[in-house]
Amino acid sequence: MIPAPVGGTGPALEARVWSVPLRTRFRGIDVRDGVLVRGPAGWGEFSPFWDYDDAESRRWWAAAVEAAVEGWPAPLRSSVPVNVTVPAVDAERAHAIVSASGCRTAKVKVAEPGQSPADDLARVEAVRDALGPAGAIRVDANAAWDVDTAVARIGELDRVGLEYVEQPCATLEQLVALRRRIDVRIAADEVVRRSADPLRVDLREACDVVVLKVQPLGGVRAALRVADAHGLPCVVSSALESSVGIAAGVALAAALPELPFACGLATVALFADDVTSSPLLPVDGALPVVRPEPDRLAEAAADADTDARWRARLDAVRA
Ligand SMILES: O=C(O)CCC(=O)C1=CC=C[C@@H](O)[C@@H]1C(=O)O
Ligand SMILES: [Mg+2]
Repeated sequence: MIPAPVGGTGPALEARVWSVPLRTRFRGIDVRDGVLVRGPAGWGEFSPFWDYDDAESRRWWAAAVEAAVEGWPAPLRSSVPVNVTVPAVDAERAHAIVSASGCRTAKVKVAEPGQSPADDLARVEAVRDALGPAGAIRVDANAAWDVDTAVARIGELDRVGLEYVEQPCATLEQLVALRRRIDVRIAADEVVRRSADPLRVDLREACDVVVLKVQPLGGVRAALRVADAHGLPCVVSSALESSVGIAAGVALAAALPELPFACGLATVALFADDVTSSPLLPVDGALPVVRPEPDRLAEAAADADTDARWRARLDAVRA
């Protein structure tokens, strides 16, 4: 058991460490792990990636505490449209992933280190083939391109028709310069969630869409404040959480006043297992607004070494 975070006076939170293999390497990892904490309001998730330091991980912890102690604002809708997420796989695999998903929007990873522009184009063309002309395709370059490269690559990829391009370049200044040179919408992800103050980052001229992630922004309420501060259309996306963490993203998407685009919350499909027997997987391109019970924590339990590493991390973040 770990004590509650707020002034040390709240209820004790049970902590359980989970670990699940991924079906496909994603963001350089093959296994996803994290901690679930249980409080009076239910289960919350704390799962910053291992390359995040303690300071950056504090917002992730705040999101877990909100879920476990406070719960989330009331939903305005009962289901949330989602995109299928296509990792940097070959074209054939990309086609199969999209066809099997039932989603009408796909987000395709591009600019993967070690791959070529031709690999990206083949993957995006295969996704268009699988979705048909009515489907929406967005790509995510995870800040890999400089401005000139982004102009060239986006021009090529937009031959299949792009809904938007997520974080094509790293900095705000680059996004502003790029946005003047392309017609495709730009979505801001890392530049918001990894900034020192996501409320105050100056997105004017830099993007058309804001990507909101619950854990990196410090919780559902904190993410709603970010949405309100920028006044731009928002897409809620996952941080590759278990179904317990995804439920927080769904709660955010359900509480946003407007939800004009599909959300990136179908990533449990990338997992080979989950902490629950009712995983948050899309049906007909949407997720229900529910909170799954983690009834498979024993099956998804991390090994002793991983368990100890997470408990040490929790202690450090809460210190
Ligand atoms: O948005 C989606 O379709 C899925 C989520 C997703 O792409 C991500 C989840 C976790 C880490 C990130 O590298 C990545 C992203 O950049 O958006
Ligand atoms: Mg992204």
